[in-house]
Amino acid sequence: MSVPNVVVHRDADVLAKAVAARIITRLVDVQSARGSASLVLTGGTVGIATLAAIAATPARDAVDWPKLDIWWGDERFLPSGDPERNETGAREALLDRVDLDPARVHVMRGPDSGMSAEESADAYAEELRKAARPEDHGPVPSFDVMLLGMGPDSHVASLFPGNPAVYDTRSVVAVHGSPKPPPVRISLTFPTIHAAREVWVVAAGEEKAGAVRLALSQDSGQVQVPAAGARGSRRTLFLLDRAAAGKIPAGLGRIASP
Ligand SMILES: O=C1O[C@H](COP(=O)(O)O)[C@@H](O)[C@H](O)[C@H]1O
Repeated sequence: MSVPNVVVHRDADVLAKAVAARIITRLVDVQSARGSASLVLTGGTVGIATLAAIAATPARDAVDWPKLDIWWGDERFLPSGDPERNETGAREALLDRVDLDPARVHVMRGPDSGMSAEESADAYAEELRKAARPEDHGPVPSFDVMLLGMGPDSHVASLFPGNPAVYDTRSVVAVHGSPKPPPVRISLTFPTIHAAREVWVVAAGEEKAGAVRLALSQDSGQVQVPAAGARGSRRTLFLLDRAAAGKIPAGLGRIASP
C-alpha cells in the first residue's frame, strides 16, 4: 500500500475545484493509455461539491464520458431518488449533465429494489466481480481513482470506527447501526479500497482536523480510525483545506493554494 501525500488548499471551494481538475486530468490520462477508466464516487460535502465543479468547467469535455465506469464507495440504504442517497446528489451535480453510458453507472440498490441490505451488498459484490479483469488479480476492479470523503469520527465510505463492517473481508458489506443517519448503509470494505490504484481522501473544515491527524498517524489502526486504512495500492492523496489540515504535524502538508 502507498504512503499518503498531503496537499492543502486555501478553502473548501478551492479544494473542490482543484480535486475536479485532478480528476479530469487523471481520467484523460488513463483513457489515453487504456481507452476506458473507472471512478469511485463518495457522498458528502466535498465529494458532491467536486462533482459540481467538474460539471462547471469546460475542461469536462476532455473526458470520454461514455467510456467511464462510475462506482460508489458507499450508499445510504434508501429508495432511489431519496435526497439523502449519495447517488441522488451525484446525479444532480454531475451524472445527469454528462454523456455517461447508463450501463456503466453502477448504483448500489436501495430497499425499493425489493432487496434487503445484505442482498444489495451481495449484488454489488457480484457486479464488481464481473467487472474485474484477470490483471486485477482479485474479485474487484483495480479502480483508477477512488474518492473518499471522511467524517469527523474518521469514517470513510460507510466504515465507522468499531463497526463490524471494518473487519469484513468480503468486497461489499451491509452496514447496520451507523452512528450517522441513516442507520443502514452499503459500503465497500477495506480489501476493496486497498485494491484501488489511487485513493484520494477529500476533507474540509475544522471539525475534520482531529480525524485527519489521526488518519495520517502511523500509530492509528483502521478499526478505530477507518481513514487510516484509506490507502491505494499505487498512490494515496489526502486533499484538504487549511482548516482540515490544521492539526497535522508541520511539514507534512504541501500548501498548494496559499
Ligand atoms: O455519510 C457519509 O459521510 C461521509 C462524509 O460526509 P461529509 O458531509 O462530512 O463530507 C461521506 O464521505 C460518505 O460517502 C457518506 O455516505
